[in-house]
Amino acid sequence: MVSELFADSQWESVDAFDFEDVTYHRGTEVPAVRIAFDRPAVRNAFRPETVDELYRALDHARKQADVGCVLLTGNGPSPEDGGWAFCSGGDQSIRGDSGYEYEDDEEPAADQGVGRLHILEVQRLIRFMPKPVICVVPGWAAGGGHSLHVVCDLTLASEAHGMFKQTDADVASFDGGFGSAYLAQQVGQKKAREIFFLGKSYDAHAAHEMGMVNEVVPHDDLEDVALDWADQITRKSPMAIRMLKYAFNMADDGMVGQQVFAGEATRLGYMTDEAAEGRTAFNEGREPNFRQYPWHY
Ligand SMILES: CC(C)(COP(=O)(O)OP(=O)(O)OC[C@H]1O[C@@H](n2cnc3c(N)ncnc32)[C@H](O)[C@@H]1OP(=O)(O)O)[C@@H](O)C(=O)NCCC(=O)NCCSC(=O)CCC(=O)c1ccccc1C(=O)O
Repeated sequence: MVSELFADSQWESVDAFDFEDVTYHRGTEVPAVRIAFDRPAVRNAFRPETVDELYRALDHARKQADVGCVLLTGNGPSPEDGGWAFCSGGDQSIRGDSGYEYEDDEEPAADQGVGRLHILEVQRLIRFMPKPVICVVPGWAAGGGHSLHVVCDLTLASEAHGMFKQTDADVASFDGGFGSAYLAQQVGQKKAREIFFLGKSYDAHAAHEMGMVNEVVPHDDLEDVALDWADQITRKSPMAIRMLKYAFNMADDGMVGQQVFAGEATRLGYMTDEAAEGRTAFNEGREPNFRQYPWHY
């Protein structure tokens, strides 16, 4: 069993990978993928190997031109105590002095002796990928798991088990990027500071009321609703959804946000006759005739 909420008939495994810490499926009917943390016994805490696998799955999903939406979730419940989690952040049991440490036999040669904090690379991948990522929260979103939910485009939470808690300051960690600053855009400065400074636990309804969760749904319906959202999104114009995501990002992402948005504008420009004229004229060794194109207003 992948997860108690997983609907076998809706998904097929993506077999290109041999993952241990995440599962990766592609929709049979809906052009979406489901990527899930698969360490339920530790509330889906991530170790460096988990982050590597998550990055590879997300990057693969990013590059599938026939996939328009990513569901990011956590498998469960825990075989130990039945608890549910999306993700509880960095695995504290393997945290070293300079970051999270690989098991000896899993460590890439180039990383020997150096702890990793590369969940931030995953955050950037979610932020910049040209399709929506929906965080599907069946249980705890804590620490770095809370930050992941914040950076996703949408969050859907289980009414019975969805819980939110920012524990970073309890374990002397701090996400000073999207996990805090972007959270403040969602819930306001006072609330974001409360979430980090007090480290309180919030249920799904409280998280919804403060604006960091889009919808709260019955636990058993969670993945069906998520897939339905993916279905709705992927029926819309890929170009419009991509440009909207980058437009929403741009105001907060500075020059990089402008670069990402402008890159997509350039792609659209390349698709025009006007751009083809520039290329063709160069290749034919003649002056381009741009006078035939209007100055749109
Ligand atoms: C999530 C909890 C609130 C759930 O509580 P509860 O339901 O009572 O379950 P427990 O009994 O506590 O846990 C069950 C079982 O799981 C183990 N476990 C849970 N979380 C972790 C974890 N993070 N690491 C290792 N193990 C974990 C727990 O020990 C139990 O095992 P037993 O063997 O049964 O005892 C609660 O579990 C909790 O608070 N968990 C810890 C949350 C936490 O502090 N996470 C780390 C925050 S720091 C972080 O994530 C850094 C990430 C990062 O890399 C980063 C770096 C720089 C900038 C940004 C980031 C970023 O945040 O992204």
